[in-house]
Amino acid sequence: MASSTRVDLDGNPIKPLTICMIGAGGFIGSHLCEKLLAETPHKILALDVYNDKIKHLLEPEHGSPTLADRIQFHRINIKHDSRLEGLIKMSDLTINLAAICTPADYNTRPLDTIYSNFIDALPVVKYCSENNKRLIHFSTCEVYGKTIGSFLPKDSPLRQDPEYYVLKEDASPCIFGPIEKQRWSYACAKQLIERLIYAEGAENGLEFTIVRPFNWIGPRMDFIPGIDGPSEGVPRVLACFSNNLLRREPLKLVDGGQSQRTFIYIKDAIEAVQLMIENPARANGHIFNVGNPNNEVTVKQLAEMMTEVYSKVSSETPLEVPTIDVSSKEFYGVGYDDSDKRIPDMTIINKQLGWNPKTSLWDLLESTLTYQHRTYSEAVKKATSKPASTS
Ligand SMILES: NC(=O)c1ccc[n+]([C@@H]2O[C@H](COP(=O)([O-])OP(=O)(O)OC[C@H]3O[C@@H](n4cnc5c(N)ncnc54)[C@H](O)[C@@H]3O)[C@@H](O)[C@H]2O)c1
Ligand SMILES: O=C(O)[C@H]1O[C@H](OP(=O)(O)OP(=O)(O)OC[C@H]2O[C@@H](n3ccc(=O)[nH]c3=O)[C@H](O)[C@@H]2O)[C@H](O)[C@@H](O)[C@@H]1O
Repeated sequence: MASSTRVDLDGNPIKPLTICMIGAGGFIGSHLCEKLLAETPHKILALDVYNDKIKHLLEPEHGSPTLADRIQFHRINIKHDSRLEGLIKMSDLTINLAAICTPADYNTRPLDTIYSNFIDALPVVKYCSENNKRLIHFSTCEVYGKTIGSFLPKDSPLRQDPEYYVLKEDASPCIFGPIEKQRWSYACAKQLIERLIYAEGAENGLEFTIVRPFNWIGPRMDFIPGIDGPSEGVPRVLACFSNNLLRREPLKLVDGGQSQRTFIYIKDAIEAVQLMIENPARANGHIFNVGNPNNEVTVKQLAEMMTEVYSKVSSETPLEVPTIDVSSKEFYGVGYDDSDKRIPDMTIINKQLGWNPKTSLWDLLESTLTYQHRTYSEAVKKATSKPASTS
């Protein structure tokens, strides 16, 4: 619980902060708000266009009135709202989470993707810099793009050498595909905003921290199509596979599911963010990978593990044919491309913040799929048992 004797990693008392959290109503924002309200005395100005995922924190009758006192929701679209600068000025720290960040949008809505991840973030950086306010900006592991190893011959032994695939904040290059592969519109916009923030730090003294999340997953991630999101929408892989499992459909493996990812439990990752918030002297000026290098799987292996875990938590027998292959063109459309492999180097975050992830992939899937089953299975059953609409 919040207490006045809380100290940072260097033993100094932590002052209560006012935090302007942009995109607080999303997946990461909702977990960050929960954690900060429960374990710190900080106040949150929560900015978003939606608040469904933080409703339970905003309504005192569902939680403690003292928690709700420390969070204030502002329904603001940062694209065009003159209140933004005032809210940043009122705060000690701004955390920017707002973004379009679902791969299905990158090649189909590249303009919206670039505007959201670069243009709309510009005023936030500018207001922080001009008003001498600290900024924690959410970038992405996608700024690394593809690994160097992916360009080597398939049978090259160098592909096994970590030098060719481990992703390091201060050493790895950013390798994107050609412009016609619009998948990279997101990564490229995020890279440019990182460079701009870094330059504001170098030239104008902006105090910043950049976070590069590596596939954070857990409850409240994205939406289940047709239940709490559009029927035709394509969320990120956790929600796609959860949706398939809930509907007893085979899980779709894009181009055979050979890409590799490291997944980290949202609750582990949020601990790293809390350390950044409360240890500015150790976090300012740094770019941090936040991921779990021990949880690497191919997407195919993820599908198999999710099928097994879901069967355990729902007591339903898996389908005889649990997965099917689909082409990326069929699934995402023209212009899709993919990161081959994503292993975060942990040296910098370890040295600066002493942080390490804890939760295994099996355990995080067990708690997440228990949540998905509890939250959605009845609604999915109802939706699928309705006769098809005749209108
Ligand atoms: N979840 C991950 O593993 C992951 C990985 C890499 C990067 N990130 C980055 O972290 C950030 C948060 O990701 P998330 O997974 O919570 O996504 P999310 O989509 O759940 O949350 C983003 C939130 O920002 C809000 N938002 C978007 N545009 C806005 C605008 N113009 N004005 C106000 N609010 C706006 C959305 O309504 C949403 O609630 C993003 O910047 C994303 O690129 C996340
Ligand atoms: O989470 C991250 O760290 C970053 O990566 C994600 O990108 P990606 O991992 O490619 O997105 P997912 O939708 O989670 O897909 C992971 C893999 O699963 C595959 N996939 C996805 C959905 C599906 O139904 N089937 C399937 O095989 C994709 O092709 C991809 O290879 C998103 O770009 C961002 O949320 C974020 O910046």
